[in-house]
Amino acid sequence: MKVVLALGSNLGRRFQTLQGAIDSLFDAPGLRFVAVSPVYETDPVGGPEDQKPYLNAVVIAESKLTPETLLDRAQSVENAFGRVRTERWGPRTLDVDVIAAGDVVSDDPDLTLPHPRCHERAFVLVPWSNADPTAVVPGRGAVADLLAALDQSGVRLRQDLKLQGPD
Ligand SMILES: Nc1ncnc2c1ncn2[C@@H]1O[C@H](COP(=O)(O)OP(=O)(O)OP(=O)(O)O)[C@@H](O)[C@H]1O
Ligand SMILES: Nc1nc2c(c(=O)[nH]1)N=C(CO)CN2
Repeated sequence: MKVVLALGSNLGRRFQTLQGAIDSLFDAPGLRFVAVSPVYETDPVGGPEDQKPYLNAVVIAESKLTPETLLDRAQSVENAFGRVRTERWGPRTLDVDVIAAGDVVSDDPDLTLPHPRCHERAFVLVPWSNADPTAVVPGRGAVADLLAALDQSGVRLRQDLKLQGPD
């Protein structure tokens, strides 16, 4: 099934962290790279007032892994990049969220699918729609339609930064 992962970083060497995360995600078997979005510089949403801007991107893969295994992989990559969990929505070197796994819908708090806030986050939907213009949020509709209802002014394309597929 097709899986969609969202990456974010607002501390340290943000672009290098995103590229390193992509390489690590595909290091172990079970994920086949399909596409990566452009990189966007985004105003922080939620959390403390004084946070730095994020770099955000979305990566799409074809996977045979269960969604649980995929979340485990995402969390070990976060940990490998030194994410320190402190306050909710606070700054982080790396955040990897599972946005969607095929058309799976689940309200398990440990792994909610699609991601419970993705439909209201321009920092997820803008890169996702760029990587896959026909994308759909299972149960919520076309990403392009959801985006039309959102303020996208805090999401700016970084044309100078280009992520690559895994090596
Ligand atoms: N689709 C999902 N992707 C990633 N984590 C999820 C998902 N659904 C539930 N979770 C759970 O959410 C917990 C907290 O995740 P995390 O610390 O990344 O939140 P956050 O990035 O601060 O905020 P947000 O969830 O709003 O992006 C994780 O331990 C995980 O079990
Ligand atoms: N711009 C932006 N804001 C956020 C982000 C993010 O990746 N980008 N992630 C959050 C928690 O996952 C909270 N706020």
